[in-house]
Amino acid sequence: MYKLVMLRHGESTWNQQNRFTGWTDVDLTEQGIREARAAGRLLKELGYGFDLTYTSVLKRAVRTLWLTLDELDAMWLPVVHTWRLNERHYGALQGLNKAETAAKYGDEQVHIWRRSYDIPPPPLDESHRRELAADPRYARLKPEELPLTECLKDTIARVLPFWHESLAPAIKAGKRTLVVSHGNSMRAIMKYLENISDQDITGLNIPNGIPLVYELDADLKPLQRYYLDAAGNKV
Ligand SMILES: O=C(O)[C@@H](CO)OP(=O)(O)O
Repeated sequence: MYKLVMLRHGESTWNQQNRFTGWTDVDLTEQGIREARAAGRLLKELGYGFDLTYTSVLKRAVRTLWLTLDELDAMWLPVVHTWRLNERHYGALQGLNKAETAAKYGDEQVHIWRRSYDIPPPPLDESHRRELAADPRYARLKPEELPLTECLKDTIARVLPFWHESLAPAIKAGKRTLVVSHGNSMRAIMKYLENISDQDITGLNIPNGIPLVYELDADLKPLQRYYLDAAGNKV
């Protein structure tokens, strides 16, 4: 039996301000820092150890991983960064307030943009692709890999190569892996692992800073999945 631990980053400044975030590189709030440290302490108390860790190229996830590793007294562990674990790109909604957008376009439209499987938010214009291409962390991506917006289906399509080429082989090689990422890149992996339908995935929300554990069989099929609450219970 293999174990995979995943963690959504702690609260970010734009979570706090209720703004669509996507690929915007905002940092953690004080609460987010506390959440990340608490996750690390909890994993340590429960005896979790890791061989290899993964995160995105966005600082809210990177810092969450650093703080988690600090609490685990394991800052020496290898960290693999990949853009494929980035949050879903939110297109032209990035930066807008979610409540104000709902007041303008209606709750139903905003729910579609936030949670539908295959309807992307309005795209940013082509100049955004040039901005991304000029950013060293994205410089090696092909033009068609640089998104102007994404629906969850698009996010899944760019997360899955990471699963197949990096994470799954590492787990099968016996590495104890920790993945610190974002709500929608985690939903992408969960949808794939559990074969969740396009309809049911719309109702799956992931809390900030709460470790999620998968127990996987030899073929990496989930045997069990649970969150670890603050008291260390499996919930
Ligand atoms: O703003 C975002 O990028 C994400 C995660 O915070 O929001 P949502 O819950 O709408 O997917």
